[in-house]
Amino acid sequence: MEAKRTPAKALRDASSVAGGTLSGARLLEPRPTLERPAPARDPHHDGSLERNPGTALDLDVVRALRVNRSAVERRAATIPTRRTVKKQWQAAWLLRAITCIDLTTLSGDDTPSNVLRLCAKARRPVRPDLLEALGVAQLNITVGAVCVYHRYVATAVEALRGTSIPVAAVSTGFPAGLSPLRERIAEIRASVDDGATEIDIVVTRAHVLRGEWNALYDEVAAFREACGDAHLKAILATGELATLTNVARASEVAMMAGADFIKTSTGKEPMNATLPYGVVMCRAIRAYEERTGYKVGFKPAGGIRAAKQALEYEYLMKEELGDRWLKPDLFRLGASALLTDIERQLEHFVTGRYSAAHRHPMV
Ligand SMILES: O=C[C@H](O)COP(=O)(O)O
Repeated sequence: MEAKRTPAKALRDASSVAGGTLSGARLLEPRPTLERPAPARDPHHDGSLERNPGTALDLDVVRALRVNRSAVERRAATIPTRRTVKKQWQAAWLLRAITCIDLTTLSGDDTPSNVLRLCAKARRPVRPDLLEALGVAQLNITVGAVCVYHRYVATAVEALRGTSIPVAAVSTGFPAGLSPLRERIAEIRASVDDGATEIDIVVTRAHVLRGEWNALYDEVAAFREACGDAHLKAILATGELATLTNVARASEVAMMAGADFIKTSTGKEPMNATLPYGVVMCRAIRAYEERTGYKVGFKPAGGIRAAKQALEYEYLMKEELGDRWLKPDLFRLGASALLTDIERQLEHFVTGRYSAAHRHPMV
């Protein structure tokens, strides 16, 4: 076997998963065209983030946003085709994707047992023999977070004690977000009290559909205040917002109100994460950073089940926002079943054979 195909080479390529850059990405041609300016909000000069505090609501900026759907769809269609990564580079990108997964269970039949099994998987997302063969066993790769309903926050926090894996709670009357505001705010506070350090809120879609930007801003700002030190991910439910212009405007308002992340979907809408939504939201994030200096994260979620989709979202981040957005503090993949396919692909890389999905159970 030629040297470049050995697991030892994969070790060197993938070893940057726990550190800064994705080595596999560095070797890709062509180099990304987007040159990022020096971060304006980098107080420690080490790439660590200063949290987005939000800004005043600027309705001129919001109303000026317009999205050309066909241009976005053309751009989105190029993302899977312009760049491919193979072999050890693909393994490195997939390992990177694992570190960005919000490993999720949001089912009506969730129980403490399946949440505990999910947390065990979060701690050890890939079979140890595969990590050994890839030469990355010492990296202690984990997922980005575990995401559950409020009821299971305390269970997950206890199960993940001793790790650095955060627990995220879906909150504010997930998925519809139609319960009274005081109840939605109380739900956030209860999840924070139970140990959630990330809160995935849902916005009132009617505010977006009716152009009630003040109401949307006030709602997200109230949620942000209730979060305290916990990071707020604003789920826009893009599949229910009717137009890409609405997606762009809702993204902008959520960031102005202090969202740390903007997230596409609950996983319960008929249309969940798509690359066109991703293009629109990433461009909103880029414009917000250019205007304010603050970096906001992106979380596509819902229906992301194939390793190939995870790679496409990584290409999107790299091309639209740059390498800094390939780390878990700025990029998450919200997914309940994606890890199964990623582990299968890694096994294929190691053994040359595909195993059945049931050999990589999630819970
Ligand atoms: O936020 C995460 C989503 O709810 C997960 O959706 P999924 O079950 O389609 O992967």
